[in-house]
Formats: sequence, structure tokens, C-alpha cells
Amino acid sequence: MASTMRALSTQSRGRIRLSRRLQHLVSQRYLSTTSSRPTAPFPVFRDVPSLRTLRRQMFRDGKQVGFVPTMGALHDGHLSLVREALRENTDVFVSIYVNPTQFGVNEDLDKYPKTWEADMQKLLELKKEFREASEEGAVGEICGIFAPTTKVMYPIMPPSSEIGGEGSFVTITPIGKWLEGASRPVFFRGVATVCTKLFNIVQPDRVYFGQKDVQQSVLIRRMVKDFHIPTEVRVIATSREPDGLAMSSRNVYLGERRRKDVAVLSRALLRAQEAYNQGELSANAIRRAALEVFERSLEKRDGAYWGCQKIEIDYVALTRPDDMTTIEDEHSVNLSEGAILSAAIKVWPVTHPLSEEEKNQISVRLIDNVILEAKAVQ
Ligand SMILES: Nc1ncnc2c1ncn2[C@@H]1O[C@H](COP(=O)(O)OP(=O)(O)OP(=O)(O)O)[C@@H](O)[C@H]1O
Ligand SMILES: CC(C)(CO)[C@@H](O)C(=O)[O-]
Ligand code: BAL
Repeated sequence: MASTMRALSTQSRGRIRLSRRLQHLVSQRYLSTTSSRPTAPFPVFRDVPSLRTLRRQMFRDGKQVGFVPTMGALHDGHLSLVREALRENTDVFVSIYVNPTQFGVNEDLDKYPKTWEADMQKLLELKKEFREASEEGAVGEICGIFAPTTKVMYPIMPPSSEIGGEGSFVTITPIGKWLEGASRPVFFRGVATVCTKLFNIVQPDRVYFGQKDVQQSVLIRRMVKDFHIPTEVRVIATSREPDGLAMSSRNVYLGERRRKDVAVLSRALLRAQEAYNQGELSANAIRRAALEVFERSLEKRDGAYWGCQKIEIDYVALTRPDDMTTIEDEHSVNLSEGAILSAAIKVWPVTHPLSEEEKNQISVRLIDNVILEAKAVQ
């Protein structure tokens, strides 16, 4: 108490100024009520100045810095991004931060899986894998985990998830309004905003994103170009489960029975890709090839598809690869540019729950896509 009193504010030109010591105490208290300090086999950065100090030294030492932004709950898809970053850089930062502004008010922010210990274990194993490979000339090191608090990421205004919410936001339109953006109206505003902040803090030479979230990667490329952000955007192929389902942190919400039905999503996209590879160029026919897989695999009732639960198709969209504009059904894919076929489904809770887990299920939104590769035109 006495030391707190000694640290109390001093008057300066009629305004109250907190002494440095008190500012420190206040911020420690704020941090300790918002998060505990995680332990990890890597340096963990919870705020900006400590990371900046290291980054400045790296500039002086001529390091090549890669950066993998994530929301944690790491799986092999994330690890493939980190692996690629380790191959191409001397030092790699991974961020683990569940960014509130990209979740709509009724989305799963509070339920989003948090698996810090398991995440650290997976990164540690990857580090060992790399150390063993280093005899063959592999390069990188995981030099730090950036795991900021929300107060660090949003220092001035509390983060808003409201559509018209106030705050400092980055919006990338029109691309951020389509497809995922149509169903999740604040999603891309949140992603662009948090990635701008993260890129400003880490100042990476290269950033790594997954093909699974294809629209996100196209939007980030555009943002980097438009704002002259000095980094290279690398996009890494989608990692899949043995039955084809794209790995995703949210797959854990599915439970056993729903999990069996949802491989239909990748099957449908891969069937359409096969049709394209066999020479089909009509947009309508390519999309139909995917939709027919849903029709064949699942019973159709009430305008939606049902397995042990209702599956609603949000979109099956054929788009141009560079700007994700739609290739309308009456048009064809331009062979010299190729296309992206992407889809989103909403998987409802099972209709007749058989366990506690099934009684507590929430709807799960899954996305996936395939690339229809450009081909040399004679
Ligand atoms: N299966 C995957 N293959 C390759 N990259 C992936 C895969 N899944 C996610 N990523 C990439 O990892 C990065 C971090 O994604 P994120 O932490 O949101 O994981 P996620 O599995 O996509 O989670 P969610 O289920 O919330 O969508 C993003 O660039 C994302 O595209
Ligand atoms: C890029 C990202 C980490 C921003 O929060 C997130 O959208 C994600 O995990 O794909
Ligand atoms: N994988 C992108 C982050 C999200 O869906 O919220």
C-alpha cells in the first residue's frame, strides 16, 4: 500500500499524470485479470515493445523473418504453414490470437477451441523434426510465439463486432463483401484489421496463409498490394484428413456422426475438379458436377440436404483466381487463367441426439475449395 501511495500520481499542469511505477502496476493488474502468462518451450511475446526489440536486432543481423498468423488449436494444416516458413526463412514467428472483431455477435467466439499446451507440444515436435533435418541444410528456427492480449491488439477502443461498430478498421471491398463476407458481414473487416496490426508489429519478410481459406488469402494479397505493405504473401496447399475433409480447428465441434457426413464437401469439389481436368469448361456444368454429389450422397428434404443432420449449402461458387469475381453459370472458365471452385456448408445439430455431446451440439460452418489450374492454350 505504502509503495502504491509513493507511486501515486503527480500533478502536472492541472492534469493528473500517473508515475511510471503506477502505470506499470495498473497495466500488470489489467493484464493479470485478462490473461495468465502462458508457459512455452519458445519465447512468448505478450506485448509489442519486447517483440519490437528483438525484431530490430534481427534487421541489424540481416535475418529473414517469416510469420504465420493463427488462432491456435493447431493442426497439421497450421504446421504445414510453419514448416514452409521454416524452409524459407531464418526465423519464424507464429501468432496465436483469437481475434474478436472477425466474429459476428452471434458466432462462436466464446466457444472457439483453446489448446495452448497441445499447440506448444506440436510446435516443439516440429522444431525437433527441423533440427534433425538441419543436417541436410534446413534453415529456420521458431524464434517466438506472439500471443497478445486483446488490450494490446485494440489499445484505444474496445473491439466491436457490430456491423456499424466504431473503431479503427481496415476494409477491403468489394472482395470482402462476397461469399464468406456475405454470410459473415464483419469477418473480413476483422481479418484485414488484425492482419494489418500483426504485420505492423512483426514486420515479416514473408507471411503464410492457407489455401483452405482461399478468399482470405486473396484479400490479404490485395491488402498488401494496396497498402504497400513490405511483405510477400505465400499461400500453402490445403491439408486434408484421410477421407478428404479439409483440416480445420472447428472440425472438433462436429462429433462422431456429423463428422462422417461432411466428407461430402470435399468429395463434391474434387468431383467437379475432375470434370474440369477432363475438359469441362462450362461454369454451370462444373458447379452441377459438385451439386450432384450432394444430391447423390444425401437425402434432399425441405430444400436442404440431410444425412444424420441437415446440411445447408450456403454457396458453391466458381470464381476467377485473382479477384474472386464470379464466373456466371452461362459462361465458361478461361483456360489461360483457370478458376477457383469454393463452397460453404452449414451443418446443423443432429436431428435425434443419442448422447450428451449430441444434445449440446452447435451448427458448424465448413468451407473448402479446389483450384482449377490454368492450362497452356494452343
Ligand atoms: N487444412 C488447412 N490446410 C492449410 N492451411 C490451413 C488449413 N486450415 C487452416 N489453415 C490456415 O491456417 C491459418 C490459421 O487458420 P485458423 O487458425 O483460423 O485455423 P482454421 O483451422 O482455419 O480454423 P477455423 O476452423 O476457425 O476456420 C490460416 O491461414 C488458414 O488458412
Ligand atoms: C488470419 C487470422 C489468424 C486472423 O485472425 C485468421 O483469420 C485465421 O486464422 O485464418
Ligand atoms: N479460418 C479463418 C478464421 C475464421 O473462420 O474465423
